[in-house]
Amino acid sequence: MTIFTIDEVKKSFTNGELKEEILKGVNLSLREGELTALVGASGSGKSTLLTIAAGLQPASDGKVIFEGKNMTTMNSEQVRKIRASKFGFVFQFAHLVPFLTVEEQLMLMLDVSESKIRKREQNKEIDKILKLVEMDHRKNAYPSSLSGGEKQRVAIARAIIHKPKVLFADEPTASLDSKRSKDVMLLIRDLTKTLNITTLMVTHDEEMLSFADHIIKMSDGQVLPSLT
Ligand SMILES: Nc1ncnc2c1ncn2[C@@H]1O[C@H](COP(=O)(O)OP(=O)(O)OP(=O)(O)O)[C@@H](O)[C@H]1O
Repeated sequence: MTIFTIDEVKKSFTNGELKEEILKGVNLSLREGELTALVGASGSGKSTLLTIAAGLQPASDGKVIFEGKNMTTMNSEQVRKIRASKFGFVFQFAHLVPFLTVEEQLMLMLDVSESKIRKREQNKEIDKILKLVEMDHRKNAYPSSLSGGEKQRVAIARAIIHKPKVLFADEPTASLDSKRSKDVMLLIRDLTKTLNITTLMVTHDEEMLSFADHIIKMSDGQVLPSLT
């Protein structure tokens, strides 16, 4: 089932006198429980598209339809609510809070996302997610004592603790070596399937494409005809 549609999305930026069109009418749709990889040369517009889809910046034109509703006509509070409750984010670096333990990072996310999980069930839920990402044995650890791959596992746990519908991942393996990158990709793919999340991932790394259900290639602000 399609839960996300990007319809003729355009984005322009004005640099001085010059108006640059970064996205030139992009169309794509994402299906529930599938991992879509967005690839393309540097500057082709991948991150811009991801941030527009995630409601982090507005499109100049076109529609972003999530669960049948057009996010481009919503006010910023409506978009914020969707972002907090329905979307999860993973970036190149884990961006963990240095003075919080692994468990506390997830607790904070439950607060920020205004999760409906009842207080007394939150600890159980955190244990369950930490088990899924194989970090349950480190729940009292601080980020400084974790490896890069472990930090990214915690960042992934944090991105899904509030049960988002969509996971946006911008270069999630770019700071990891090849072995850890594959482990993190396996994890993202497994979570996409087992939790029925819809994942949109930007990557530069060709090796990571074998984990995707679909590959979308961007060039100069446009989506090229489908590769898979
Ligand atoms: N806020 C902004 N103001 C002006 N130009 C911008 C802005 N954001 C992005 N751009 C420009 O839009 C183009 C596309 O950027 P974007 O980050 O989407 O590309 P990308 O495909 O993700 O690149 P990379 O793989 O290098 O991260 C770039 O030329 C960038 O400089």
